[in-house]
Amino acid sequence: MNPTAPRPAVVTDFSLTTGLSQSKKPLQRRMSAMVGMYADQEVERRLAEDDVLVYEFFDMGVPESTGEVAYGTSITYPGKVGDEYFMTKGHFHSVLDTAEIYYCLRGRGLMMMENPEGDVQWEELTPGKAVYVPGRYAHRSINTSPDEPLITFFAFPGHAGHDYGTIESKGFRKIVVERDGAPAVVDNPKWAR
Ligand SMILES: O=P(O)(O)OC[C@H]1O[C@](O)(CO)[C@@H](O)[C@@H]1O
Ligand SMILES: [Fe+2]
Repeated sequence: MNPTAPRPAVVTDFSLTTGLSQSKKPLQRRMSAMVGMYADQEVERRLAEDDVLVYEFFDMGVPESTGEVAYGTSITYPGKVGDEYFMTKGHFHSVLDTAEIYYCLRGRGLMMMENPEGDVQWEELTPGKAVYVPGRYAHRSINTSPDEPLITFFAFPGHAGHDYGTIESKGFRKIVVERDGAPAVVDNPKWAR
């Protein structure tokens, strides 16, 4: 690509109430794409048969290269697998030391983060709150509302890439479950060293 050639601005849209975009097609992840991610595999298998929509997100289509800013909206629907709240798959960035910013537009949830050295952090997501996920930290959005979607706007370096392998094989060290009607962060019984 000739760097001095004119480039069109990227213009997209999304709704603050649904997170959906009119101008882009969403990428959807249904329960069948989440098999093995939740602690209760029996309930997970049953929900995968109905292939419930767990989350969807919009990639606004900027080039995946250095200097670009990839951005979009992500909508995680309310629901639970047993007592574990619906969540995104979660990932490290392939270029590990690249950060990401999430801004909560609607709903209630948690951003779960952990680095390869085992430091674990989580932050509450509520409308108006921005969570900056530092480089080296895997991240996963979790919807803890009983009835509202969790909608975030996100942005990260275009060259970051997604590494799902580690999370698919090991999981996160902590999971978020409902205990006495409230979200609780507990050790992941399936976490593999
Ligand atoms: O990539 P996952 O873990 O399936 O989660 C999807 C979310 O993460 C992102 O990849 C951004 O990190 C978004 O595209 C989307 O919000
Ligand atoms: Fe990311």
